[in-house]
Amino acid sequence: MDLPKGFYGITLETDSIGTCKKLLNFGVQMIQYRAKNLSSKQMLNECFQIRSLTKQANVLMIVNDRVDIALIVGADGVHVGQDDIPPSSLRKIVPNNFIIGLSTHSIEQVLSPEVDFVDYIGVGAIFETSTKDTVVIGTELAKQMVDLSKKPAYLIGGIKLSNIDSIKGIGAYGFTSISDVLYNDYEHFLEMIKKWNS
Ligand SMILES: Cc1ncc(COP(=O)(O)OP(=O)(O)O)c(N)n1
Ligand SMILES: Cc1nc(C(=O)O)sc1CCOP(=O)(O)O
Ligand SMILES: [Mg+2]
Repeated sequence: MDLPKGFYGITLETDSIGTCKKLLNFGVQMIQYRAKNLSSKQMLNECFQIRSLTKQANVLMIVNDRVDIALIVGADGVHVGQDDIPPSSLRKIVPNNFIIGLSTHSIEQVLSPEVDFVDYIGVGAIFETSTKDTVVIGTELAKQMVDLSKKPAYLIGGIKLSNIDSIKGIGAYGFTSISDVLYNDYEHFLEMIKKWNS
């Protein structure tokens, strides 16, 4: 399955199953499981449930950080950060067509040879966010990164209905938003998608 253009969903750790179901009801085509404070056993248990739900809906499932869990549950891919196992090493153990995503926060990271081993990059944090303690790069640097990237780029970090107009000009392949999508309703999500596509 091709990577979906536009929105890429990410679950909320406090209710991974509920937020996965919410994203599926919204019609999202790719969902990342992201939990930073659960035990491996808890994560595995939730990932089995999310694999079953996403499989039924024919939706791509990506696991954040943990390639071992992604492989055990039969997920479609893994998303790694700059301090996780590098994509070139991951490629040695994952099946053909396994999706690998990599977070980037600078031009240097976008131009790194590691990007040759991934299917997409995350570019952020575009705006301030309370979801994660991370560096804010702003829209100008994000545009330069997207322009230089050889791979599809998803924007991330503090993206809301109220600021989505200001990121459309970046020309990214897609975007993700955790809190603004998951703390609001379907109408809010639809408005966001409408603005992104306008
Ligand atoms: C699409 C996407 N982009 C970036 C991230 C951030 O990943 P990472 O740097 O590994 O940070 P954590 O999410 O693990 O806190 C992402 N998850 N998804
Ligand atoms: C998980 C994550 N990664 C980021 C990065 O910059 O790589 S920003 C971020 C948080 C995104 O959550 P929200 O949409 O609620 O701001
Ligand atoms: Mg990570």
